[in-house]
Order: sequence, then structure tokens, then C-alpha cells
Amino acid sequence: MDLVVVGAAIIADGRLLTAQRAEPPHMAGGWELPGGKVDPGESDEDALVRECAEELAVKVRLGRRIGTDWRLSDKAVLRVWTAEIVEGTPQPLEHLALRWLTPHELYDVDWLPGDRPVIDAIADAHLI
Ligand SMILES: Nc1nc2c([nH]c(=O)n2[C@H]2C[C@H](O)[C@@H](COP(=O)(O)OP(=O)(O)OP(=O)(O)O)O2)c(=O)[nH]1
Repeated sequence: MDLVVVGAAIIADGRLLTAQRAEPPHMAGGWELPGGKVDPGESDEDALVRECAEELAVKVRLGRRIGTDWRLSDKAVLRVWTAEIVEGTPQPLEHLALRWLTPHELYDVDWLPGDRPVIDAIADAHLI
């Protein structure tokens, strides 16, 4: 069974929120979608709402799924949903930094390799 990682494409005012990883060392400094691993027995959607609360101190409402399973490695897949913030202002509680990217800035950060096709899909579908 693949390990499932869930990620949120949080969009507000035509911008996409991205977060800079603090660890592990080989990923630190790379930019990703907020999210994390689904716990045993937890639904993907519940995990994503929980991770956004833990990492960003915001309550999110999930929207549509972006694509299907995006392969991260031979053992893990990434599943992504659009999301909107319904409560709070994002704080980098577990990240080095946060950035809101306009469509023009979408490729200005050093995305984790696994995220690049997802960002392409977001751009192609004009989700921001
Ligand atoms: N959250 C997130 N993780 C990603 C993305 N792209 C990507 O390759 N990953 C990788 C990085 C990590 O190896 C893994 C997610 O692990 P994590 O450390 O964020 O998960 P977690 O919060 O549940 O952490 P932990 O309980 O293991 O400490 O997936 C992404 O866009 N968002």
C-alpha cells in the first residue's frame, strides 16, 4: 500500500499559498503545498483539514480534487485538493516561511520535485 500524503492548494484573492519546508535536511528550503501524511484510519480529507490547522493555524474548507494520485516515490503518492480559508490567518508554525503567489509568480519558488506537475495542472486549469 502506498503512503498517502495530502496537500492543500489554498487559494485566496487569486493567489496560491506555498510553504517552505524546514526539514528533513535534503528537503529544507524547498516549497510545497501545506499538508502531510494521512494517519491510519483517517480519511484523506480529514487529514488535510487537520494538517492545515496544525501547520498554519487555519480552518480550511476543501474544494475540488486536482488530478488523481501524483507519484512522489515508489512508496508514496500525493493527493491534492483546492481549499479556502474559512477561519484564521496562516502562520508558519512548522515551515520556514509562507508565500502567496500570483499566477505570474507561480514558478518563482523552488518547488519540491513531486509538486511541479501539480503546479502545472493548477496553472493549466487556471485555478488561480
Ligand atoms: N506536505 C507535503 N508534503 C510533500 C509535498 N510534496 C512532497 O513531495 N511532500 C513529501 C515531503 C514528505 O516526505 C512527505 C510529507 O511528510 P510531512 O513531513 O509533511 O508529513 P507529516 O506532517 O505527517 O509529518 P510527520 O508526522 O512524518 O512528522 O511528502 C507537498 O506538497 N506537501
